[in-house]
Amino acid sequence: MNTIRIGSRESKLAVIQSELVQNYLRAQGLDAQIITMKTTGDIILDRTLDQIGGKGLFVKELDRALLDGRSDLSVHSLKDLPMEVAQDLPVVAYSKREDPRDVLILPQGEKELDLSKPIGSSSLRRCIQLKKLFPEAECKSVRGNVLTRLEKLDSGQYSALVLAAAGVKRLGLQGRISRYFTVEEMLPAAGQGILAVQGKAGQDYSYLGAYNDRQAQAEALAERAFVRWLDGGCSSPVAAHAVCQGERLQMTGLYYHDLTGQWHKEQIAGETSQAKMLGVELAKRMKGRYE
Ligand SMILES: NCc1[nH]cc(CCC(=O)O)c1CC(=O)O
Repeated sequence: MNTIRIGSRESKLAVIQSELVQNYLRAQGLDAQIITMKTTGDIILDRTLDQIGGKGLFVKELDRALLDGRSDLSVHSLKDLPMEVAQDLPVVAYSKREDPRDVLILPQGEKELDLSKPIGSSSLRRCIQLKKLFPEAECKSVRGNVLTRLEKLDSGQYSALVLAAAGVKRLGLQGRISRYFTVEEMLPAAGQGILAVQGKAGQDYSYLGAYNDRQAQAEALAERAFVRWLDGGCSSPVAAHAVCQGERLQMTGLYYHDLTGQWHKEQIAGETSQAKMLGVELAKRMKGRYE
């Protein structure tokens, strides 16, 4: 078989994530190479994502390479993948899930959270939950990849950052984590910690069969069905976290009501084989409370 070309964003985290897939392929005796690409979302850093067109900006360039046959696979953080994935570019494998929690990071050398400065967080999901944990805290947007955000933190602009444990750990920076939020304290974004391998319809991806993690896949389907049903675009602070144990799947959703700013969480449990349906069911139930 020819070399498998893996399309990746250029950021260090994106490349490390692509290497995880590359290493798997090489361990299968396959030849795999990473091709990095600049994406619009990585280039424009002075505006928020909703101003420039949403999360899709991180994937468009990679999609084009797949469609044009310049790459065979794209590796994405599932959480950055838009809810509506084109039929001709399906997710062909889900990785085992890395730590799904969010973490608090203090500026280098600091020991305590100094709330005279804002906490840096680029997502409304994190901000609304932070408000509950630290009522006095101000939340301020911070853009850029994880390393850029850490530089901004260390230059003194923020009291702390909230980041996904998964990215921080993959970058080998777990030593900088000062607090792990439980998933109850800070419900993660749908798909957080899972990598999605995207391919092109009609190609044979059977070589990824053993890479796909059934548990992560079921969790991903439930969480994404919940968000999709609520039409949670990238700026909407809905959150969902599922835990699959064998035949059982349990999930928690967070629903934010735009008009009032109110939000609440609810849970649902059922059979793993019904993952998608459970996500939709929970979404309907939660939205119904505001109608
Ligand atoms: N939106 C950026 C992004 N996309 C995926 C991760 C981390 C890795 C993951 O969640 O799988 C991050 C960084 C962060 O939110 O701290």
